[in-house]
Amino acid sequence: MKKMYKELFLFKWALLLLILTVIGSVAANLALPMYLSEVINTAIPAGDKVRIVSIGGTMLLFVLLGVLCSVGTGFFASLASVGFGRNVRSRIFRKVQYYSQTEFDGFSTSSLITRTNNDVVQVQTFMNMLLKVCLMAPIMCIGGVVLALAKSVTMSMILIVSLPVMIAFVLIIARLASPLSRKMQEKLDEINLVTREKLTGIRVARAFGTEQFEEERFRRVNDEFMVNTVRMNSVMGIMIPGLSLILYATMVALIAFGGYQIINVHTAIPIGDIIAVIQYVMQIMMSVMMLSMIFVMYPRAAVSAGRINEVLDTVPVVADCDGAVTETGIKGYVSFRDVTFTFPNAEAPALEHISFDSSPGEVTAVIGSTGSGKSTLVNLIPRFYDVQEGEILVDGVNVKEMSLETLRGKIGLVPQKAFLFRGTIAENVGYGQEEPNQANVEHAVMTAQSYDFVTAKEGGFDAPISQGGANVSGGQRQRLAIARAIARKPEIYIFDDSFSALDYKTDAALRKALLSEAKEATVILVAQRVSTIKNADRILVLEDGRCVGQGRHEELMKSCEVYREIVYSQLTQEEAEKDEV
Ligand SMILES: Nc1ncnc2c1ncn2[C@@H]1O[C@H](COP(=O)(O)OP(=O)(O)OP(=O)(O)O)[C@@H](O)[C@H]1O
Repeated sequence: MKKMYKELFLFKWALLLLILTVIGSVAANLALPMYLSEVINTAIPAGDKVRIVSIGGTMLLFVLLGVLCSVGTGFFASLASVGFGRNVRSRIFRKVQYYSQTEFDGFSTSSLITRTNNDVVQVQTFMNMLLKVCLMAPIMCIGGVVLALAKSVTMSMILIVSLPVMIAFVLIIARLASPLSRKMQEKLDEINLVTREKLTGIRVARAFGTEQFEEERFRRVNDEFMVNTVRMNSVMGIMIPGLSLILYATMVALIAFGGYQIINVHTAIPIGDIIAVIQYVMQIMMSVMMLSMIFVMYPRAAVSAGRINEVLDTVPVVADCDGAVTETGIKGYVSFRDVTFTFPNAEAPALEHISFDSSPGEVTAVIGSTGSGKSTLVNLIPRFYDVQEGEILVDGVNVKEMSLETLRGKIGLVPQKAFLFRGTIAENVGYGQEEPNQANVEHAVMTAQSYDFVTAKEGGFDAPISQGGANVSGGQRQRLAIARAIARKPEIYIFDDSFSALDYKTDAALRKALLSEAKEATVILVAQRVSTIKNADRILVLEDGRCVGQGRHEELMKSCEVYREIVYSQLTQEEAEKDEV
């Protein structure tokens, strides 16, 4: 929580003005009972109308001051707390941007969303309450005690009993609420996880008719959240009536004691003072009640703050080293030197002892059965993960020693699952460029064999793309993702099974156009189809994370059993021996 307070103190001006308004509001509230007792004790018994009006007028001014200051307190507390929320959200967003895949795998995406939204709102709401109460309540308590004592020491003694009872009650409630608070955030995480999965996989759920199963899954987490929230609310439900009971019991005791004084004691306290003491005691106890809200809100906010800090304190395992290289003399060279890689928490390596070199103008293809490590191999080049053994060099520099911006600036990646952002086609193709150039975007779209379908769409290049690219076909999405990589004019192209949704004709036309487009770049191509990779300068054949063959098609046909099996499972002998497919 300490770090969160630091973040709040960035709003110095709002906090300073808040302090002034709090002081004004407390002063006004403490002054009123003084004037009230004066009017009851002296002005009314003397029938002094002028004095009654003048004291009444002064009281009215204090009421106005109190109201104005309370409005100011609310405004400045809100300014600081909402600003705090905005800053923390931005910090989380910025931090998560630099997370490597390992951190994403560690936190779930839904948990990151809950932390960015719900957890920040929890802390923000707590801060708002804290700002309004933490300064006001102690001043009110101290001022109230002093003024009550000044009016009547004997009556004020009632506080010695009621205050500790109230404080003990609040502490017990806070203790009960604390574990429930943590659980509530966890349950909310689960609700987000199920909702997110359900919404992204809605087509699959429909196709498999699993709506009921999904509903049951959602109902379970939703019910758990409800049960936990009911428990939490029950605990909180005890608090207000409990505190009110203590408050009213104190008031009854005060009235009884004051009445006894007037009836039985020779030196009775004036009625005005009794009323003033009752008001001060009420103000003191109300302040403690408000402070108790802080105690109750604190555990949940502390849990949320902890969850936020976990995100902010996580150091990405993939980050720039000191003196990271930002310039390289040569361009477009990729080398794997005896690379072995194991996923965090995995038992066996996903890749073992992989070595190859790829130079500008060359196409390196990677083929193998599913799960053989093809995607893992290409994901290591932009450092989505760091290798444990061996090294990967780009332009002769170990990727761990190159700045991530430089490294990733060299790469045009088309991921296995083509993803499009919400926006227009032109915005998607020009994504990541400071000033996308229309001619460049059009050229990239043409190379990616997308020109016809883009221009046929209403709005053409300005046609909207909906969330995740849901309003274009799988093949169109792949081609736009390819166009996005081409528009970047990278030194290294990485296509991770990016042609799988294309028909054979488009696949062949696209590869041909790419060859002339990327003739000075290195192309690394993962594919399942032999026809896509047959003419590559180098083919790596992967099996269970190991490279079981490396060479051109003709060489591998002679030397690699696994490759031959893949080829004959897709092509006839005649097709396999042809130069072009
Ligand atoms: N994030 C991950 N954590 C742990 N293991 C993983 C992770 N991603 C992949 N793997 C495992 O690593 C191995 C290689 O996976 P990879 O995705 O590279 O295979 P692939 O050859 O690209 O498969 P496909 O052709 O089906 O896409 C598989 O056994 C897979 O289960």
